[in-house]
Amino acid sequence: MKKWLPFMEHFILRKRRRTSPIQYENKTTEEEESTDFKLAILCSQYPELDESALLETLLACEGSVEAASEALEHGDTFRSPKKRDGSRAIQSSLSSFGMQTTSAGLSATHAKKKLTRKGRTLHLYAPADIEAHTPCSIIHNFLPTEEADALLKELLQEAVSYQSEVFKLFDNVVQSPHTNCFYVDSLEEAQRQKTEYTYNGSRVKDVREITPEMRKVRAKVQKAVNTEIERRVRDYYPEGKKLKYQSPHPWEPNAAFVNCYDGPHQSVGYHADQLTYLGPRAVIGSLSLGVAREFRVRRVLAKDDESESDNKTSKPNEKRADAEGQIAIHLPHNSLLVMHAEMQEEWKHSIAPAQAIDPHPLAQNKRINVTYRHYKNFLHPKYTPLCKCGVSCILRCAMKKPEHRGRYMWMCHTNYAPGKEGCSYFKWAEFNDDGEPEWATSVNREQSSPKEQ
Ligand SMILES: O=C(O)CCC(=O)C(=O)O
Ligand SMILES: [Fe+2]
Repeated sequence: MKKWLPFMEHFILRKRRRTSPIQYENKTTEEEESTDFKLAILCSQYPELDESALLETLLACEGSVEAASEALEHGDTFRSPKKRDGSRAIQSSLSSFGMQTTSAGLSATHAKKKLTRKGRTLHLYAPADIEAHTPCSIIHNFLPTEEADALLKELLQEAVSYQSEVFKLFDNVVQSPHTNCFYVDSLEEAQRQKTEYTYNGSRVKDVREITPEMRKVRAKVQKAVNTEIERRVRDYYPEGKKLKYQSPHPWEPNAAFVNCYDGPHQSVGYHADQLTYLGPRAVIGSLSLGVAREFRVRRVLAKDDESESDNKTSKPNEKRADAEGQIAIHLPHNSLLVMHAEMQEEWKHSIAPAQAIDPHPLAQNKRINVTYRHYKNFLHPKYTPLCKCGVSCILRCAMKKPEHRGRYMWMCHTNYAPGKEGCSYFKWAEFNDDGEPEWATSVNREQSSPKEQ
């Protein structure tokens, strides 16, 4: 098996060789997002090379990952293959952009000013800067020290038996470059997850009951995230109103992925989290423990946004993958990052490989990350559309094509499972303004008054 990339259940990609084009309500559309994806593969294969040099090599090879990979094996990059180390990242601070940070943070108007540039990394540390310039907010020193340490110790123990994910990518079976595990509320729910839910077209084998420390911490995360959501809506969204498709109900985490990054080279590539069981405009609470690492985010541009970018000389694919540069958010031990409702549909995120790390007294080289999520009852696979393979579909949001941007779709994802072929099933997904499909009312009714036996 090749040791490759990053993607967890959520980096859901298109098939490279499609026998028939996807049908969009009798219209055909071309594939989306392939450059990001191909670049991520190359980054995982060549973590020591600079991302923009890899991108140029990919473009010089007309988008063929195999050809680019072959060229790189022979040492041919189309730009000097700089090491990806801290010295190459441009350590910008907001003051270097002439921005003023007030105690109340940067205003939303300020935030509209574009701070990042193609090929550059803007490093943000202060909570006020992070929330003004990314779809995230952060709380440093979130838990009392003893509680953070107790959770870290418990999860380091758990992580001994974590596995990396295995999935199919371009006809290869690949493995994610970090390990993880999925946790739910009870053993009964874990059993349902193993037998009823699908990730990348396969069942998840290792689903565990939430640990005692995770459960304790969850209550605090829930409270903090709901407060952060309210603040985000009030201070950053147009007219102080929630976004279209965002849930008006409280965020109630009932599932969590725990990721373990053992050493500086373990990473997760650029992706958006899968929305299938979270629904549109999902919010995620992400707690970091152990070694501090860089969380990078970058906006996904629709094709029509490109004209606004300053890449007059770039080739079209390059523009999209890297047009606005990226922002690095530093995630120290015991920090809670909230990915707000605009994140998964409009941005991508990653944990970049690091050149060096500062060992943590309890975790040594390891970083543990817990992402608390709210799985929606009405998105249980028994309610969502089935593809022609008979498997429940994946939910995705169209990001690239201006005419479809922001629309949701149900798609077959069996193609991502090793040893399986998918069916290219596609259907637009409809939600009301609160992000609920039409069957949600009856599901909610059924669950609030269960039938007598
Ligand atoms: O480790 C992190 O902070 C991010 C992990 C992540 O992106 C995920 O679990 O989807
Ligand atoms: Fe993610």
